[in-house]
Amino acid sequence: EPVQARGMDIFGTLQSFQAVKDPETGTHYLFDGTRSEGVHTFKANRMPENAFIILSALLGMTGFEVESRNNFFYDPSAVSAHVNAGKVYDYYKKVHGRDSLDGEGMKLVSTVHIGSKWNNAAWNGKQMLYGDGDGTRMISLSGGLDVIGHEMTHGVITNTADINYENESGAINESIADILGAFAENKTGEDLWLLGEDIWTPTTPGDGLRSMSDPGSVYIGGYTESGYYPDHYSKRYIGELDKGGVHINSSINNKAAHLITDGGTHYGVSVTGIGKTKAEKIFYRALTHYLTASSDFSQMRQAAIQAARDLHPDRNGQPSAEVNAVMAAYDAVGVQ
Ligand SMILES: CCC(=O)Oc1c(C)cccc1C(=O)O
Ligand SMILES: [Zn+2]
Repeated sequence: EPVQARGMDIFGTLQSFQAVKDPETGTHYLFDGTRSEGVHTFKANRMPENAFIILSALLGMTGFEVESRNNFFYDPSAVSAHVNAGKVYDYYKKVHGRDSLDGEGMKLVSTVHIGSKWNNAAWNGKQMLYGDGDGTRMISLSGGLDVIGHEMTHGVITNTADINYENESGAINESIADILGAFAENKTGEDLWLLGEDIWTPTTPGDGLRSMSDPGSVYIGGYTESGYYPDHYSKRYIGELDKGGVHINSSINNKAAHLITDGGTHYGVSVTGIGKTKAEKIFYRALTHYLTASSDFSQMRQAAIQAARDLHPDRNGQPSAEVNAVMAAYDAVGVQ
């Protein structure tokens, strides 16, 4: 039956959350039945990540129940994954009126300790998966609420536009995951625009895996001419690596989202921001009403403009401030 359980998350903060207790054995499981069909969090064995990702997608293998004693869970990565999945569930329910990833309350399954020192997180089409990080570049990735928001948004994407995960479409897929993942985390100031800042380089404060407000401030290595993430369409990566640059070119659309929200002048183009509350609804509506599997950057622009027009109609034949912000932001990053 449902019980209130407790455990330490990866930052050493005591968390209280929903679990269930097997009346026969008295064993507790990390299953929260209060959110639709539930939030169920597992741990992997020492199976290599590639095997786990495929077997869990093909056979629905989820790993093992997380052990507990006296209703206390001693696996911080699992506690973080469980609590953060609940938070992102609540974000989609409260802000977008969406019941889980499929809109029909599907169970949210996560598995932690994937692979060995794995500096990755993944959505395998069925569930979320989190590595422990190598301890230097990353720590346990389930500790990043925006990381979990990113993975769960991949799940929303799969159940909506199902955008192809390569080339320009893949970059849009990645960017929507970053945008709604960051908005789900809902931090303020610069941290809102950093991805993975809580689990990235524990000894270096203030940095992150990617930056939406200043993509070019993050070094990515040899992929791009500059070695930094692109903040303009003319600087996009064109090549085979990273499935055609899905984690690289996403920064171009991320920058557009930042400009739409906070405003700013970028390459001489000025944008008047419209705020997070309007921006998140525009991108969610673009994803659920206009984007398709083959959408590219230009179609992302058109989808965002149409979604903005739906939510903020023209007045006396003039575009609203919201539509103007979207158009200017895409102008600023060089996407027509
Ligand atoms: C912000 C979350 C994120 O980018 O997760 C990934 C990581 C850390 C490595 C490789 C792939 C992904 C992903 O989910 O795209
Ligand atoms: Zn991703």
